[in-house]
Amino acid sequence: ELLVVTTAKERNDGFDRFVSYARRFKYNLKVLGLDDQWSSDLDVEVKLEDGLRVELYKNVLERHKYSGNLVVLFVKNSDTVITQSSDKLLEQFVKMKADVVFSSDKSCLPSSDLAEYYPTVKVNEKRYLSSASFIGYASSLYSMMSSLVYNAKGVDDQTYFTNVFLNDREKYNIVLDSRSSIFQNLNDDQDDVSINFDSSYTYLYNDLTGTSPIIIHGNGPIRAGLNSLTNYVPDQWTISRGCLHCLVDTRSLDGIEVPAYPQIYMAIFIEKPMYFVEDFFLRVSKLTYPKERIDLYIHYLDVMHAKNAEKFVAEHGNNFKSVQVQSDSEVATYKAKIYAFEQCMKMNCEYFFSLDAEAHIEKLDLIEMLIERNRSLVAPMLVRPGKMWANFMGTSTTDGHFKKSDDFTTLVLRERKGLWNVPYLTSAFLLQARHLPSISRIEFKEGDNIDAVFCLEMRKRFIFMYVDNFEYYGHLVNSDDFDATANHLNSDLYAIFSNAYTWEKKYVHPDYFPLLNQTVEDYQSPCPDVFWFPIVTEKFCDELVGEMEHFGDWSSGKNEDNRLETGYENVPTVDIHTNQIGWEDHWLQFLKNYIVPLNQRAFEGYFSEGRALMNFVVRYRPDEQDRLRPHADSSTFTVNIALNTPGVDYQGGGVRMLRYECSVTELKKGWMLMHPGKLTHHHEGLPVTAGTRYIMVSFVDPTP
Ligand SMILES: O=C(O)CCC(=O)C(=O)O
Ligand SMILES: [Fe+2]
Repeated sequence: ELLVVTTAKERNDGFDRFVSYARRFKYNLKVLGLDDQWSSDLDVEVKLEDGLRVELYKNVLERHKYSGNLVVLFVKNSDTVITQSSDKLLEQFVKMKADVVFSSDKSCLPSSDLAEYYPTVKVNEKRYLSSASFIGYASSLYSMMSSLVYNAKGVDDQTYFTNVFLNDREKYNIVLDSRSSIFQNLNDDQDDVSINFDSSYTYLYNDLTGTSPIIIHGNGPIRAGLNSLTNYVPDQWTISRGCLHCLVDTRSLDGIEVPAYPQIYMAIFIEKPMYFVEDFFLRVSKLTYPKERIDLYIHYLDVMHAKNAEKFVAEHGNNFKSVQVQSDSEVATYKAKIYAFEQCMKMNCEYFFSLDAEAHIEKLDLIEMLIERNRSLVAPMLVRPGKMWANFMGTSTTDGHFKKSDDFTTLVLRERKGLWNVPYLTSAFLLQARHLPSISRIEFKEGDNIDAVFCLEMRKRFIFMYVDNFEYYGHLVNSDDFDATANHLNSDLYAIFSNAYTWEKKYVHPDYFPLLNQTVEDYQSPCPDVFWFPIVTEKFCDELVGEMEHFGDWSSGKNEDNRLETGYENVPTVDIHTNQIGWEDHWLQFLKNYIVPLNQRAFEGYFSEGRALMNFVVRYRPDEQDRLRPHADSSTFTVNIALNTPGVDYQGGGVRMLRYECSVTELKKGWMLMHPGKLTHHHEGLPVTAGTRYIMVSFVDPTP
């Protein structure tokens, strides 16, 4: 018969984990410190000093001192887990032929001065006693703890039991579990153990001693190491069955009417100048969670994002239960999170949903899913597309720094799916509001790394932070190279290198992609050897025109042009070159990635280098330059993108191919004409009779 005794000051996720494992393996459990009724009301606060622990232990034993066969196991709970059945545990205990067995450690505590008094051990065995966990017959433990020599009052349990062991180990038949047959302390030993995967079982293995320890303890700095272990052990995640712990203790929203949906406080933080904030908000607006159940808070640091927030509130604010927008000048960044926590509590929220503007949510029912996970804190895994950069870190080292855990890549690639207990996460998370009274007491200081301090405080409080990678939820935008000094109107245009994925979603025409699976016969061709492709979105057109007008330095349309090496332009237009707005490399990247593949399909046998020296936006209007006389371009082929709409934005316009007597006048915004630059394709720009016409032209693979 086995009784497990543990002490607890308060209920937290570590304690709950301990209890749930103990239950799973059907242990008989007694919790001291809390009310004896640990399963019902756990909110009792009991002061529990270390010295008192021994007293409490003794009181329990007093009741069982005559139960001859009763074996009692003492453990600390929040950073301990039981990983095998009580039968296994008893079997190991009996094998050791001792009355009391203590866990062992590599370091000698409370003082290394005591080291020489310990019996020696074999290589790979641990020599010193750890009071973290021990097991023994009730009667033996009772007499051991009754020995008056070591007065328990005021002495911590490590000192107390060390003294007992060093002086009276023979008298009480005490041994140390030096080979970790039962107990594994992770402090100092983390590198000795590994996780073993049998297809449907996952367990801990000590590589030095060849044992599979049953009670695992990881306190202090190694706490995060224990948490990562319990992502797998015991059978938490297995090769054949996946994430098993993910399936328990969940919550379902099925059958709940919208008015009864949990109330959410959603706090959006834009704490630096960022790319794609408009798209971020667009994605927020599409989330399916009923907005009448969301109190919305938006905080931004840089004034450039005021207009993003205002636009979102103007368009969607009314759908939310309430809306509040604050800038850094009202509440400083380092105070904004606490402010939001407090507001959440005031409004009786059930959940706090924190969302940074770098987190682009693509899974529309994300909030519902996170609620159903039913964890204290859970974040959707978000990754910078194509990069090994995610919104979490795998594990922390003993010196408290974070590193990518061994499984980081596996998790990022979603080769293993589940809920992963991690020491550090950012960008987006759902937090159960029951934790807010404690969390809102965190004091951030100016200059703090808010995420780092927040996660540290969560770890201290034993509030587990889970990253969820069951599904693809969205991605992270990278604003590291954002140049806030550049005076761009539409900075996103410049993010093609840092955020290729987000850029493509925003700017590349959705009908472009099927073209890559088609051949020249399928392509639209309004004139001989002139091809016509959907290439960019209307957003692209508007923003590029906007950026050019914002820059404003249009050329004169005269032959003299000091932007060119020769200083002379044969067929001048009123235009602005991409290099004048610092966007040439970006355009060339677009040319290479998206246009060259089409050229290869349209003009079989020609392989473009994707080179271009002349890339510019042309402006035609009746009172300025209204047309372009017949000419050839200095290109192998030319691309010509319509940036606005004939009949709406202007009258007239279009291109005419003289040799074929063929005109294209029904231009489509976002569509591109592609044609050879010379010889056969002598061409002209037709007069614009009203309004303004904009086109983006590029002379590809230049010829003299
Ligand atoms: O107006 C047009 O679409 C023709 C423009 C053109 O041919 C050029 O800029 O070289
Ligand atoms: Fe031309």
